[in-house]
Amino acid sequence: MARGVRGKRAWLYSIILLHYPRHVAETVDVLITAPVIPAYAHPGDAGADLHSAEALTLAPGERATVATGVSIALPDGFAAFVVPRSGMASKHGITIVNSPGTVDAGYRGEIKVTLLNTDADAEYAVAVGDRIAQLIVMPVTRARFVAVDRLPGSVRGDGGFGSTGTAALARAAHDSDSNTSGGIA
Ligand SMILES: O=c1ccn([C@H]2C[C@H](O)[C@@H](COP(=O)(O)OP(=O)(O)OP(=O)(O)O)O2)c(=O)[nH]1
Repeated sequence: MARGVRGKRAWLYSIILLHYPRHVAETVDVLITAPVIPAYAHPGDAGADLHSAEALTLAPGERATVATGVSIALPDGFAAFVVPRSGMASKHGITIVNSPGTVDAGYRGEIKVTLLNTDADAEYAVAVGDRIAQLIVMPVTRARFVAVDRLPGSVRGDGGFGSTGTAALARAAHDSDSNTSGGIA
């Protein structure tokens, strides 16, 4: 009986997997030397975890540039970005000062992570092997900057830095909903 249920469930999953719309991104070979090879924790994860190669303690408000022992050779046309781990940020206030840190394709040195403890009271201890950041490998376009006298117009124009406010758009959407949802008497 239980086997029948398991069989049905496996059959259902295979149907879902076959039909679930997915885009399988191409992988890229990145040459690496490292004590611990960065790994993606789950299928579909964008970032591979970087581990600390050293032990240290960050006092409240303190920052430190932390060794990972990882060096890579990216193909031309790619860059890697060192970004914080959300759990460390939300639970302990640990972030990366220069996030996202940019690793250039031509860089062969050790990737380091400049951690900052933003917590006002608690220190944060890092042990060797702890996952301290993640590395996102991405294709990057190299721009050809074309100097012009004047830029073409756009809907946004030069509005920026909070020009749309925080609540105004939601309020406008709500007002327009109320105006149209009155129904016909
Ligand atoms: O979080 C980071 C950011 C950068 N790097 C390495 C890889 C990168 O290729 C190199 C230089 O980084 P960046 O160009 O951001 O630093 P810079 O201060 O502009 O230095 P440089 O004058 O060497 O370009 O440092 C890291 O290891 N971790």
